[in-house]
Amino acid sequence: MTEAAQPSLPAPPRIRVAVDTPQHSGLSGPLDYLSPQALPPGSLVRVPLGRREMLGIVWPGEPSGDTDPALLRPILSSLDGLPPLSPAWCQLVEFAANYYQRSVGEVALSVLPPQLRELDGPKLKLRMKRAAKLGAQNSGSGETPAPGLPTLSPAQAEVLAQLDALLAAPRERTAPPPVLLYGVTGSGKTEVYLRAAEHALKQGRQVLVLVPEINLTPQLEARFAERFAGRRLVSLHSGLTPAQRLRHWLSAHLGEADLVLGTRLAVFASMPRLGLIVVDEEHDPSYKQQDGARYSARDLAVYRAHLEKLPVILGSATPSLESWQRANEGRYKRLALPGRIGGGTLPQVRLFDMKLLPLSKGVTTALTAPLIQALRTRLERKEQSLIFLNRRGYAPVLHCGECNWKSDCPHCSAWRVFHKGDRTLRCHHCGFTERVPSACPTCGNQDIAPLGRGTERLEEQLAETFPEARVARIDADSTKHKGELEAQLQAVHAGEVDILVGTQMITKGHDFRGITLVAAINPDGALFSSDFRAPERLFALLMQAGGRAGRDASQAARSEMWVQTWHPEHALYKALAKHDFEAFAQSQLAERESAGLPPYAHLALLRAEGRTVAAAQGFLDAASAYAQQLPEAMGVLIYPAIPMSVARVANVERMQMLIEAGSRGALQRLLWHWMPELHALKREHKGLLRWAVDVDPLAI
Ligand SMILES: Nc1ncnc2c1ncn2[C@@H]1O[C@H](COP(=O)(O)OP(=O)(O)OP(=O)(O)O)[C@@H](O)[C@H]1O
Ligand SMILES: [Zn+2]
Repeated sequence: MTEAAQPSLPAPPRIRVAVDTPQHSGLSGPLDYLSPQALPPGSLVRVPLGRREMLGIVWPGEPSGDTDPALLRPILSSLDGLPPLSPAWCQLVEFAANYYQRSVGEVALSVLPPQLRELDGPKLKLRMKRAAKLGAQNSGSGETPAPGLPTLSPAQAEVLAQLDALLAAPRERTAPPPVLLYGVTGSGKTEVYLRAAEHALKQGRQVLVLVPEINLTPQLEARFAERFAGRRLVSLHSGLTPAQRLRHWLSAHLGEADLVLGTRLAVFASMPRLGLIVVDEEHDPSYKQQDGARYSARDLAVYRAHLEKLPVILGSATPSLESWQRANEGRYKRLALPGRIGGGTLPQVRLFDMKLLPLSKGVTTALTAPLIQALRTRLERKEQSLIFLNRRGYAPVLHCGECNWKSDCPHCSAWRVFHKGDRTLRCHHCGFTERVPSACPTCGNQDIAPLGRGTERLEEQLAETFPEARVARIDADSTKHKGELEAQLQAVHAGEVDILVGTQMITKGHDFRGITLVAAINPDGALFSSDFRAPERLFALLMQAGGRAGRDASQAARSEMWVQTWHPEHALYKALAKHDFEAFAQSQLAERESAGLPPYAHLALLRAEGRTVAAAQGFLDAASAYAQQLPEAMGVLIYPAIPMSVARVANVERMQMLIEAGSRGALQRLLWHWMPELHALKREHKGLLRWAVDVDPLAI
């Protein structure tokens, strides 16, 4: 609304404010309020909403003007003193909200530190002072000292020369292309991040580094802190206390922190001097948020870099096929580190054919005789081994041989896992836990036995087989308490562990120096999954796992990766044996192209949860019928609703419906016209509990 449109009366001072309105209220955009003073967009304000008082953000753009001025309510206060969030930040949030089909206010408020909601102006000022002081304590001269920097390998030097050209280029007009740093495990990608960061810091810019999981932050933080001793570094992840999170966020927002290191939520960190974004292990599924706004932090990092005309580095030894394909098309710039630091080789992959074993029932298939021999050799040489089994607990199910009872969960379509340590049966979906029964609950048979094996059982078997060895286990159960994971990793690094057993927690990122044998125990499950991304994930996981072996060049030549499989002839394993990511990617991409799957098609999943299957299905069927008559549905495939792979969780039935379009735009246009109607539709479906849309879903 321009001034000219309102001739005589002075326009009431309206502003637009993004508030966290509930999704089902149907209020999806920012709301109009009256403000006694002009407030720049990005300012934080407190506003009334219904009977509540809420934090809001003055949003860029013209107020809607819909509401009758007499009904408009004034804002309650503004948190002045805090510099406004930048227009670019608001744009990033608005893009994310639109793209992932959530309200702007919900996304904006959910990515701010929760404590901001509780503080008034004076209290906030106090916190800001403290955050600034924290910065001052940590900072030295601000100049980067050079503590004996390693000499770059020729490949690193070559990559950095190309990166420097991108980093130095003027950014006024166009954004540099995203860089895909494709470097095998142990090739020194982190050193490249460090040098690129140094470059940006020297230009007076801030650097944002994203890592997939909290448990990878401490070691990366240590490396950055050591390198940039004079700089202010903060972390942002869900493991911080609310007070820490606010302090770190403020430090970034005020431009005091030079480096921000964090998990996916850090992609939304407000950083006024941002000059470089790094996304480490860019292929990792953890970058995708699994509830609320189901955003991909990797994809948003690329968008943010484009928006702010910044360089972004996506690093991986096994890039996502999406990124790989974009590099093939020339939209991303691919820079490669093809060899390991120090010239060490990648571990030799041995595919052990389980069919060669004499067929006998029992637990020995995990520790086959040749694997035991390989482990023994390592013990004798005082080298470390790592055994990877992606299943925690003692056994995935308990079984009665008499009546065939199995330890199913009464609330989920899943087995309850047997945990021997605390003698419980635990459902990994709903958390339902009971003590292990001493006899079969249906027939009273005393002889109930575990079926299959998890990390706990493997640890026990290893300890029995090698009584002299120091065996350790790292998984979600062994690291529940604060500090446990750090202590356990430290023990591995210090050489106090001979055999390490664990889930995928131990396969990623860690720079273990003494491991010469990595074994994967029957990882075949993913080969036959109905999820088309399962092979991609498995390949990445095994490459990562293998990458933990032979990281010390002096031991690399005798390091091995052992895969125990029933399908050694499978193309995936053949490519793995040659460390040939490129061949694997090419064949997967060819398959995806002929099947019309991402990155050649664009998907969304509509999910519904109901008290009954009929309720969930009824809603999805009605949603589908509604969509089919929209003109935007032309050329978009809407599949029939099917149960999710674990259909019932905590007594809730879960269904999903796949939507497939040839282009991102076509998918977005349909969702844009379709999703707002579903709020009304939900009210007509009584047994429906929730629905949600997942754009670019990772797990199908
Ligand atoms: N130029 C160099 N000279 C000597 N050592 C180096 C050099 N660059 C990196 N390193 C060392 O090599 C090891 C492997 O590097 P780094 O951890 O960065 O590899 P990476 O590519 O990130 O591996 P991964 O993908 O497996 O995590 C580290 O211990 C690192 O300190
Ligand atoms: Zn359950």
